[in-house]
Amino acid sequence: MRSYTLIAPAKINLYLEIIGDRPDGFHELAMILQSIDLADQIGVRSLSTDTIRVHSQHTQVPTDKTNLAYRAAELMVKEFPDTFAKYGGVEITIDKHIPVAAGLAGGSTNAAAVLVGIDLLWNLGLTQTELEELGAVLGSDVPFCIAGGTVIATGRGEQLSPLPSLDNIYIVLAKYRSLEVSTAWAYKTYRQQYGNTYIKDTADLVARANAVHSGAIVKAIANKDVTDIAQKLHNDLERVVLPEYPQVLQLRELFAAQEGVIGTMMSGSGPSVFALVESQPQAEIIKQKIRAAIPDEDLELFVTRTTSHGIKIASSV
Ligand SMILES: C[C@](O)(CO)[C@H](O)COP(=O)(O)OP(=O)(O)OC[C@H]1O[C@@H](n2ccc(N)nc2=O)[C@H](O)[C@@H]1O
Ligand SMILES: Nc1ncnc2c1ncn2[C@@H]1O[C@H](COP(=O)(O)OP(=O)(O)OP(=O)(O)O)[C@@H](O)[C@H]1O
Repeated sequence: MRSYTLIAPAKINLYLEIIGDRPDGFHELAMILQSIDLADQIGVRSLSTDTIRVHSQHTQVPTDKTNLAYRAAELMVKEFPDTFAKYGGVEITIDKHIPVAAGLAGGSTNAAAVLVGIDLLWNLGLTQTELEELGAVLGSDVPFCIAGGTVIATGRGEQLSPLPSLDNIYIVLAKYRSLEVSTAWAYKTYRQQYGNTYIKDTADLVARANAVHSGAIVKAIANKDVTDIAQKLHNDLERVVLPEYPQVLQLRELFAAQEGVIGTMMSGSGPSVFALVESQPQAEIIKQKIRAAIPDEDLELFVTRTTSHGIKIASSV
């Protein structure tokens, strides 16, 4: 019986603009999503019984139906009942390295890996588009996680257009282990506070006109101009998360004050904060400085870098 081990990278949002409310309760977005080499390893193998099982070494990762990876397997069973009857159930092992509930698409990338893994296990030969369509049923970030790289995402985040890839930009990433921000809360609060107009007053209008540059950051990416990219980072959800979570605001300010940081932003709905830096040695120094400023063991710090791939096969037996 075959088994696969897949690499499932996290993502950061280089850009997240909320364009408007949608009748389905979601928000119309313009985002730039970027894969990073901080990744989980996902094992998938067939079982002789007709069950789905999930294991993880990480205590914050659920192993029941609330796990997005479990739901991905359930979706494949529902979509391909005959193949399921032929091959049997699936065991999923999640070797978790991506911080949980971090705004880094941890659950989404695990679900994407399970879709790719079951496609391989069951010899389905699904196309990338078919896998992305299945991913969209599970969550807005899942389609991106399949192929990863550097992508413009529109709609609710599932309409994808690839951009030139940005490899090897060094990143320092920080997340308080025990701090979680609900994505649903962040979007709901944004809707309540900014409605469909999103402009509060003249000062707000000027701030937004200066801040929002999806075309400008795309141009910076096309030019592979890292300094320019770093200056054009943007995330509308910071407007609701930073005032509510002082620890996230503190991290943002601390990163911004470090020599060698060329840009810093919260990822997704938070609470992770990342900083783009020029080199790996600089990244290590900045990580040490943040650790010295915040000796709290609850703060997780990583040095990572951008990567151009999504789900990748590590090994098969
Ligand atoms: C914050 C981001 O991670 C940025 O990449 C994504 O926009 C969220 O992606 P996700 O976690 O896969 O989101 P989903 O599981 O689809 O939705 C979680 C919650 O966020 C809200 N949501 C999500 C995406 C979107 N375009 N508008 C929304 O309002 C939904 O109402 C839902 O209550
Ligand atoms: N495979 C999974 N890995 C981690 N958490 C999971 C998984 N499946 C479900 N969860 C649950 O989902 C919640 C959100 O965790 P996750 O790591 O997916 O958040 P996230 O990185 O903020 O996601 P996104 O950026 O897509 O909004 C957690 O509190 C956890 O209980």
